[in-house]
Amino acid sequence: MKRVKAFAPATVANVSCGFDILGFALDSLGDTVELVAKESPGLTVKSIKGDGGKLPLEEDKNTCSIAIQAMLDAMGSKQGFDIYLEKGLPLGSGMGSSAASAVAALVAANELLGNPFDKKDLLPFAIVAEKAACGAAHADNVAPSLLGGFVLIRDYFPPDVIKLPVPEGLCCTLLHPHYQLNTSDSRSVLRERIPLKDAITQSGNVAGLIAGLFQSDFELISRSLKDVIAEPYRASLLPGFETVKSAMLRAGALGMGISGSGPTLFVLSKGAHLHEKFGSEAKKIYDQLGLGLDMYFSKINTQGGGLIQS
Ligand SMILES: Nc1ncnc2c1ncn2[C@@H]1O[C@H](COP(=O)(O)OP(=O)(O)OP(=O)(O)O)[C@@H](O)[C@H]1O
Ligand SMILES: N[C@@H](CCO)C(=O)O
Repeated sequence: MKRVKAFAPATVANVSCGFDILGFALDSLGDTVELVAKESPGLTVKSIKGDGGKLPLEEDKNTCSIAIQAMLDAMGSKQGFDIYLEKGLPLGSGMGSSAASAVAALVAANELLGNPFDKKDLLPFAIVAEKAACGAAHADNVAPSLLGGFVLIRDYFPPDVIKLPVPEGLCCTLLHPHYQLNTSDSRSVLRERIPLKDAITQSGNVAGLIAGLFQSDFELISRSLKDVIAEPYRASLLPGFETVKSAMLRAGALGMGISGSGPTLFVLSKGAHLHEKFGSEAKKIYDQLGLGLDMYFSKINTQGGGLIQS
């Protein structure tokens, strides 16, 4: 019986100024999917571990099977698979949980089908799954989870994605306060129309961030980590946001923003040495708010989803 296992990493979407068009991948945290090729057609989600029983096993609701089905439809294939999913990410946390499942499933299915697709060409299938999970066909989690590193989504129709360089020493601390926020709820507070002055500010910052990544210019990266489109509206959904942000910047962060649609916050720094300081400062604030906190430290994962050799 043919079987393979694949891993896909957690991701930070938006990266402050890049709403829906920028994201990066994290090390170690992520989802694992094992696929077994069946003799008969049909996708069956056999088991899910690590989700506390919250995720759907139905093949038209789980992002693993939705993504694989989109891929099989594109090929005109009736190949069947049994799917075993291990969630390594908290749900609704803003770390790209639904995306990691879809990407790991696609990488595994592509391998079992004899690699009919280049890795980049799996992206449209992952986007179909993301739309099903959170109502929006955004690619800023699935693209970095698939390709690794920082990824720019220049256009969606069709997807045009560009891998950006990762400056040596750029590190990320994730602060995950213990409450859940769904992407659809976080999107519902956003404005439909953006004033011209905000569009100009945001474009300047996206361009500055990308130039900073190309030039390994940490000062420029820091100046550009500003968001006038989503953060001002989403901050009200995140207890303690402004206090934590001020504390992180005082502690030496290059910048702090909402990871995806939250509630996890990402803190970028030059080097790993500030990680513990960020954690202890944030913990004091969340303790006062009566909220638990998990912290993760990660380099930028430049590989993206891949097979696990067993
Ligand atoms: N394998 C999966 N199949 C179906 N739904 C999933 C799967 N994994 C996660 N989800 C669900 O997808 C929904 C969308 O996730 P949501 O986008 O809110 O959070 P996230 O993926 O952690 O982060 P982000 O804000 O970065 O997208 C959540 O309700 C989550 O429980
Ligand atoms: N760009 C999306 C990411 C969700 O993870 C949003 O901010 O709604």
